[in-house]
Amino acid sequence: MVSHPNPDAWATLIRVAHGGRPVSRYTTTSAGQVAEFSPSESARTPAEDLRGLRGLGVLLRSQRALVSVSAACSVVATALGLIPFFCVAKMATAIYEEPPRLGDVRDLAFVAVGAVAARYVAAAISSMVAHVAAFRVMHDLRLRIPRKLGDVPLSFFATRTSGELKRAMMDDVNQIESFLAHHFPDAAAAAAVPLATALALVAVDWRMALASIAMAPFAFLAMAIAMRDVDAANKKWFELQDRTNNSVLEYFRGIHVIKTFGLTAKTFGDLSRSIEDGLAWMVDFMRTNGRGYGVFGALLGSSLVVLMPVGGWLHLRGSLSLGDLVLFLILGPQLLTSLLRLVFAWGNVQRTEEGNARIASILGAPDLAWPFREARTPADNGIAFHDVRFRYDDGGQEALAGVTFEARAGTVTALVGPSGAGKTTIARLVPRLWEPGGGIVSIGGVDVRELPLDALLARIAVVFQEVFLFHGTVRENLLLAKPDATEEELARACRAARADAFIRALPKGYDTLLGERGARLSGGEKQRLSIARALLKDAPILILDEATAFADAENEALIQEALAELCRGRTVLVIAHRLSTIATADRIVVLRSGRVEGQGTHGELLERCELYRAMWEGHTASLDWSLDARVSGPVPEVAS
Ligand SMILES: Nc1ncnc2c1ncn2[C@@H]1O[C@H](COP(=O)(O)OP(=O)(O)OP(=O)(O)O)[C@@H](O)[C@H]1O
Repeated sequence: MVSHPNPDAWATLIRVAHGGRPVSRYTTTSAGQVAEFSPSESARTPAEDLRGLRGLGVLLRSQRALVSVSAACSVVATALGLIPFFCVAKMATAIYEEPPRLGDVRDLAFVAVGAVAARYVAAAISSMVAHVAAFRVMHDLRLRIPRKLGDVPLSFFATRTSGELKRAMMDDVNQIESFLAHHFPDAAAAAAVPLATALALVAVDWRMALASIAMAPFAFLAMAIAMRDVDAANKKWFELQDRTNNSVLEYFRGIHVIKTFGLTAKTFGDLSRSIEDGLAWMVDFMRTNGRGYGVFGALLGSSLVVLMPVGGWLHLRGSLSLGDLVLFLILGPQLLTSLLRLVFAWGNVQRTEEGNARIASILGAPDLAWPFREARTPADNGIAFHDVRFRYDDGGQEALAGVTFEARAGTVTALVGPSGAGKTTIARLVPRLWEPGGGIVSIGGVDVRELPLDALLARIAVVFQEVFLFHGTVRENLLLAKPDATEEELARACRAARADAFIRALPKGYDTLLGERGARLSGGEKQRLSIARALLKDAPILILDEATAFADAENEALIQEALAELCRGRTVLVIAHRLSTIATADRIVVLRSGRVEGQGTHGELLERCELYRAMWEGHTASLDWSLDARVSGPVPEVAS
């Protein structure tokens, strides 16, 4: 059986971030570290198909009224824009008549000026209304996407890079906004006006109307040739965009490594390659498709080449009045120019389709399954794994190969074993960050899949080894765990976590900014802050990635005190990296290659588990070694 695969704790953090609250600021995250799970929003927005033109319709639906007003104003504005051409044509014939009808010319001039003014008013209303609709759609999507990312299983992220997701969330949504605000009114007018103009011209003289569009078939043939491979080219372009996005993110994430190795953006692997490939694509595209577009535009703009001789000939034969000839010479070219706008509008619709499809694939992804109809209530907060199997990749090696153990309620259970034994994987299956491929993970006798996700996550606090702090104040970072916590509760949690003193010593205390552009905390301080967050959440189950491995002695002592406080009265599952800290655990589960090698107390395991005995001997030997190193006198000076 295949389990859900992959990646980092990105989604965990998003899940934590929105935790039933507006997603306004804590949504863009990088690799994750601390997660105190909060109940997620219970109302799920149903996923809809946003692909193709239909998808655009769905996006516009919520703003139907505004969009209709905008489209109508745009059509009116474009139609008003044609009136001056009519007026000029009529003025020309009025001037050349004997005697000239100067009164008519003046009236027509007034009508033309009035039409131009009315056109700008209608266009301004159309644009303003379209912008409001576009911003509303953008706002809605920017909230729905991160919310959705918090609801999908982590396996969702296995097949998508963070660059791709960033692109959907930012670029694709921007593109939809830009389409609605700028191109949609144009598209509506571009579709309506050529039709109206064509009908008007046919009513005046069908022969000249045909002459007006005589160049269109040649123009569209040129366009069809230019568009031959455009789908493949577009696909390649979007792939290049994803690659560049990913590389830029990688570049920023690994900037310290890049600097220490003296790399630059130009020499940093795929970043420079993807940018150069993008340039090459553009040159190639312009060479192969650009010419076709040029010919298309030129042909559409050259209808006078047909109109002049045909019109002149008909006029000389006496079957076309001078007034109608002038009208066609002025309005005929407008017909094809507005067709050109229609083509551009169609191109814009197509461009949004790609992005819409990407957004649809996110919004349409299945949420974490909840396969049982009725929620059951766990008897207590004990955790049990029964013959649990799990693999990250289809066909890959099993990370857990039939793991069975129990972490009784209110006790401390430690997971130990060599690197890659499956300890972290076990910790990830409890809050359903991944789903097992076989077996059952249960809490209080209830399969975790039978618990609504909100209820499950409300029971669990996780402290990862690496701590992630969001850009925000200390207080905001703490309140993630419990948004309605009082000042007293905050201070109490921080005191218990041995964090209160250092927080108060920060320039603005609890209001000091943290994160990328805020104050820098030491590893130990971050740890204690994350413990305070977990304390604030006050969840009965605690999953702890033992966190003191890299702390200095003073910090380690403080962290141990804070942890002792945190563990009190809870069911604790601790991933132990150093055996000395877990020798007193109620139960120790020894893992090797995804299998349980032994379980029991420290004393029992020393007696009967060979792997544990070997690990313990290794551990005590390393202590002796460091002690020896310290007592064996000063280090001899190295001769220079
Ligand atoms: N996101 C992932 N994608 C694919 N494979 C993974 C992933 N995370 C872990 N693995 C693999 O699963 C196996 C178990 O890893 P796990 O992290 O659970 O081990 P661990 O005992 O916690 O190791 P350590 O003590 O080094 O953290 C390893 O073979 C590891 O390479």
